[in-house]
Amino acid sequence: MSQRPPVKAIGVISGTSMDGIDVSIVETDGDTVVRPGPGRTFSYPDDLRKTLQALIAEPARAQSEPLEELEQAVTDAHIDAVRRFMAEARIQAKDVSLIGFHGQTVYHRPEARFTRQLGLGSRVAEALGIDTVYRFRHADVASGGEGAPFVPLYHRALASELSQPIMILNLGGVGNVTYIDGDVVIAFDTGPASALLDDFVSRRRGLGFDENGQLAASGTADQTLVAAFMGNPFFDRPAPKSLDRQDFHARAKGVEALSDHDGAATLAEFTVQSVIASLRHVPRAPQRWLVTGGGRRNGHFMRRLHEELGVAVDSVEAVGWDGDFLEAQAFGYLAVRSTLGLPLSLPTTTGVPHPMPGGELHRAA
Ligand SMILES: Nc1ncnc2c1ncn2[C@@H]1O[C@H](COP(=O)(O)OP(=O)(O)OP(=O)(O)O)[C@@H](O)[C@H]1O
Ligand SMILES: CC(=O)N[C@H]1[C@@H]2OC[C@@H](O2)[C@@H](O)[C@@H]1O[C@H](C)C(=O)O
Repeated sequence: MSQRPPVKAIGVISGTSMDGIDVSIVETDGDTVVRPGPGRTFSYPDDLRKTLQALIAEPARAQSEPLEELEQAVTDAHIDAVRRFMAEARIQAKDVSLIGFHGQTVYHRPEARFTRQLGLGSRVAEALGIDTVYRFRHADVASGGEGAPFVPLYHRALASELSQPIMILNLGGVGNVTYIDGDVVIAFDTGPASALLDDFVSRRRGLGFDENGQLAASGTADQTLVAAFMGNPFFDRPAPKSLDRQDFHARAKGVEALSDHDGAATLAEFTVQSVIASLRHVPRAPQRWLVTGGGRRNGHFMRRLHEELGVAVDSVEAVGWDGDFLEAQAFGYLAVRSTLGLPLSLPTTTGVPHPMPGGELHRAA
């Protein structure tokens, strides 16, 4: 057991879907003690979200433009979100030891040892008067790791009492899994989760996402196209491996010839099959899957996953976790680990050569 007293850390992240800034709080010793608190999601201002969406659709810009003004605006939106969260949850700055500030991923190319999260840690620390850790993924990528996923060590801490092996599946814009069996933690990105479907229903119907997977459920998947998508060598590549949100977009163009219903069904089935393919890279088939992220609200995903896997597939709420805020809490947990010099990632979660500390601390003035 750890001897360090637990502290309170706020975690804040905007995921690849850019559907909002998630803020939560966790009380933790950075090791086995984890007491998650409440969370809230705050939308980006419309113009900022549109600017970011346009940016990630142009990877060359996202990679190399300085983006100073945009980075300040992204940072200020996060500061505002944390302020509102603290006011609404009646949390005082003096009671919070740390902020774990993930920022907004706009470009991720680990093979080029490059990942970019917009966000200025010093600005957050100064504005809120709380020590802030940011740049979580950089040391990992610099040492040859995938730089993602980073939530697995938090999953491990949360799952210590559950029957194992167990699989935690995050269905965000991109999908990722954490396989936990005692000390064995294997994690990797699985493929697209909602990103392709979101963009498809936005183009075809002007929708933000396919509510409960209704459109996908009403269509028929084109199995030839799904098989072609699944022919991507990514799915056979051993773990660890990670993805950029846009990685499958160019190759998924075949759905353009399909109706709205069948196109949505085909993209949803691609997501489902890419999740199933994750079983190629774990030692034993888990008897239970716990699903987190916005995609757990897509009933079509959940139903198809259960049919294909033939084992229990539940939302993480079934074990008392909050699937809207696991990622935010994870970055609070990781911020505490960062200040203690503990690893944030492992050879089996990101492919780093050895357990890797990371993050940069900015002290409040
Ligand atoms: N009611 C719902 N029905 C269907 N899908 C939903 C629903 N609510 C959310 N989603 C899906 O979940 C997505 C958002 O998930 P989440 O917030 O976990 O993503 P993220 O954290 O931004 O992404 P990532 O984990 O890749 O960084 C939405 O874009 C949408 O596709
Ligand atoms: C580079 C980046 O931001 N990756 C995200 C993305 O969204 C889901 C998946 O791809 C995961 O690898 C990661 O996010 C979570 C928070 C993680 O690091 O675990």
